[in-house]
Amino acid sequence: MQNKVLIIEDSRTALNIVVRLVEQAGLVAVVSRTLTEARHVFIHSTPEDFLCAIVDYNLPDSPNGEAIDFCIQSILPTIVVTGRLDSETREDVLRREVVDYIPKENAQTYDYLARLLKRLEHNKQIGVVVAGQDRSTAIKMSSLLRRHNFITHEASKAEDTYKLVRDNPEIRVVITGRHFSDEKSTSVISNLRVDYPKERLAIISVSEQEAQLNSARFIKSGANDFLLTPFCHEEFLCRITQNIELIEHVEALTSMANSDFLTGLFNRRYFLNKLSAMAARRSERYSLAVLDLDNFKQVNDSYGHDAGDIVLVHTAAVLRQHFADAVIARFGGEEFCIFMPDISAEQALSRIEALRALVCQQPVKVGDEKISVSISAGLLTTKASSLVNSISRADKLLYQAKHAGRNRVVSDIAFSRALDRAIQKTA
Ligand SMILES: Nc1nc2c(ncn2[C@@H]2O[C@H](COP(=O)(O)OP(=O)(O)OP(=O)(O)O)[C@@H](O)[C@H]2O)c(=O)[nH]1
Repeated sequence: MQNKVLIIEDSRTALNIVVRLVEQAGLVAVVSRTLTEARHVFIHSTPEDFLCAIVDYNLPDSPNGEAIDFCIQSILPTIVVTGRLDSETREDVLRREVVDYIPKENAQTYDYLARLLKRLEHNKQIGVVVAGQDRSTAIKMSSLLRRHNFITHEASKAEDTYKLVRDNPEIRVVITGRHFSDEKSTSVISNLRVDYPKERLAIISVSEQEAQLNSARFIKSGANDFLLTPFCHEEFLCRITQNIELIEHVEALTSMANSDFLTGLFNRRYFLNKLSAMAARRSERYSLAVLDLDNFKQVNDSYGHDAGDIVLVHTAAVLRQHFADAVIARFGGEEFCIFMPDISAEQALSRIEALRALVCQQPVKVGDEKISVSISAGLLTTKASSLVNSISRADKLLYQAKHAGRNRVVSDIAFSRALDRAIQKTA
């Protein structure tokens, strides 16, 4: 597991800050104060355990970045921190294959280092396609991306680009050049846009400094951003990161808007949006159950609201585990809804009945207490005219279950069977 960070730093203050940042990122700091010490530590470690190295440019036994060379030769993604702010040092650092260069200037730069560490870990799950670039640009871009742990792909044809994006859902960025062998880059951008909106896939188009006008054309064709060549390596990676962070923010907001904060299940609004069209299709067959924890107020009153929350979270986990093939939502309070597509009435009834039995047989452990709970359910196995009507009919069945004494399932299965018999007769 890549969870270690090799830190080579002789300043006590800087070392304390960096170690704290590494630990806050959930990683393990392996500390050396000199290059000699680092060589010794590294030889006695497993190289695959290291996510990266954070190295001071100027050390007592390596005053001119020799420790950087050691880390790069050891195939460690290397972040350089330095107190030297002159452009000569910056250029000397950046001509090496480092991940990034961070001046020890102020708190902001350390904040940048913290974000960089998180990104290095996170980037391992993000794919980037370098498409339609000339050979040397493609090699340079892929090498920079790999240093930042991205999963890299290359394509010289438009067709290959579409296929890569289609087949690899982890791809979040396509960098398009103007060297596609089969299509113009503006068509590649607009074709990708048909299936992938800007908040799902970032397209960064590359054009030459002298053809700056192209940048506007690319943006109008659907690109998120552009980059002029020749580019400096810092700008390239900053643009990639910025675009990915934007997509991630939108994803986080969408997920928050669609889910219930306590259980992480879908909320009612998203459930209705997601399923209404599907439920309306004539050919679609489904069953729908509305479930409610029995006498839940008593759980809150006897054990406290926090314990009640634990019971709700536990119930959601049980639903997830037993209905992985269904769509589940928390409708509010202690009420849940399960949409089971493509299932027979008999199967739906036996699964909901099994769930009911399981819930009342397994008390929920909360601290030292074991809280007994039960659920009532209304199960609709015949389709109503709309999803909202199905929910309302299942709700009425749930009401009957509560009135009949709770801890039971009431379904329309008798009606469903009669309907099947009538259909068979007329067939
Ligand atoms: N802990 C906790 N309680 C909640 C939450 N949302 C709603 N409740 C509580 O759920 C309880 C629901 O009570 P009632 O509607 O009377 O239903 P009940 O006690 O389950 O009775 P029946 O449904 O008739 O079996 C109320 O006490 C609410 O305060 C929540 O997010 N967390």
